[in-house]
Amino acid sequence: MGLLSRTLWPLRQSAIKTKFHMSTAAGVATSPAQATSHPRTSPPSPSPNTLNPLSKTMPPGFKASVAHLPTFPLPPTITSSASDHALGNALVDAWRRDGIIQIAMDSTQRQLWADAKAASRAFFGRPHAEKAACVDSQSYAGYIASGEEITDGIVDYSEIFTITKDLGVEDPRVRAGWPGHGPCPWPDAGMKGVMKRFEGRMGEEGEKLLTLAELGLGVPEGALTGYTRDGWHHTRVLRFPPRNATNGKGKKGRGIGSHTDYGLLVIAAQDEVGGLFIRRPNQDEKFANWEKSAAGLNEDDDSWVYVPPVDGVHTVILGDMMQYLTRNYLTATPHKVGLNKRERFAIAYFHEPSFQAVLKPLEGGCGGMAQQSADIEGVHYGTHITNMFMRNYPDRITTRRLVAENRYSLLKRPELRTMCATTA
Ligand SMILES: O=C(O)CCC(=O)C(=O)O
Ligand SMILES: [Fe+2]
Repeated sequence: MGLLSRTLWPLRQSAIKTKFHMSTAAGVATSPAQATSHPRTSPPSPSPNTLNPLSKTMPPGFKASVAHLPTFPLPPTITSSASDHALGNALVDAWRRDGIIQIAMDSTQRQLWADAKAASRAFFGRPHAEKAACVDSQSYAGYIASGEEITDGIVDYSEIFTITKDLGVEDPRVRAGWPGHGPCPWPDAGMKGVMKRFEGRMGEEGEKLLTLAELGLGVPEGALTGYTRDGWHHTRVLRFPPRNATNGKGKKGRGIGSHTDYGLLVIAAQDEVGGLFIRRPNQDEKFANWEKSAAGLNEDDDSWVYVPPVDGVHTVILGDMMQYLTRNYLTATPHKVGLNKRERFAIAYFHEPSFQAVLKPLEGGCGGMAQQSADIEGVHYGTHITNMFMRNYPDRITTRRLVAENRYSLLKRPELRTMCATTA
């Protein structure tokens, strides 16, 4: 790492001014507003379908401004070259300003997304009984029916296939009963192959983005990526029904309620239908999802930003652990999904710390950081994510078994809080 990494990182923005060229998003480049040098959001649009061409896919019944985001291409490999530093700075700036970034898919990623979307359609098109059979009593992987997931006490209409680390029953962590550790109940080998390839590539993207974030924050190499060794990465394959075809269990028009996600990064792809809303970073809005659930936060107010679908991009928002590590310099991005006139498909990949990681806030300072401050207890990611699963799926077979077998108490054990330990 060069000189820049020794910058006192909270002051980085004023210390480093580097220009970075971003491409405009495919599909919106011809919009006249795109020509402005810092297009971000347009003001709240009371009648979205008439005022702003980017808002024409916004689900009915929502009031929000519309994001108009730059798209960043990622280089094939990250070094600590000047251009990588500049890109890292630009990404950190964009997250702090917009709460979300767009990165360009290359041709392989486009193909992986097309294959994953086709596999998702095929899976969700199966009879309910076949989908419902895809559950596991030890892992939270598998099928979540529309109306099953709970966010802030209200059911979501999303229909989901969750992929967690796919561990066989012979894995020592599974044998020892670690919460959430178990096999992924795949419906068939075809979906397994497609999703594993998709997830593998997303994992590479996640590591690249964390490395760039380290450069942009001016923290030493490994300050973020050191936590993702054997990361508890997971993926949610999502289908949202059309707003007029729900099962009447939830809140009208709602796909997923307002929430922040749990780890470091959420890298997502959405089809052309539209439904995602986010909140921009706001110093007056205080939340810390690892201390108290931020689900439901300001769900019905007007300060939401609609993220229109853009062909050929992944969006990247930040999770709770990025907020915790950076002491709110980067904040987790609150988001929600509205139901649209047509069904919508999306896939969200979660780039996470190791289940065993105990995270400590990064301390900026010339010459490096004292990352493992002995006096700070830190946040155990495994406990944070287990709390989420238990809260969101209180009636799932996995939660019932976890409670019945008192597996939650294992989370206090040293071997579940020591990275790289794989046996209990
Ligand atoms: O559907 C989307 O675009 C986002 C989904 C989401 O927020 C989630 O799965 O946590
Ligand atoms: Fe989310």
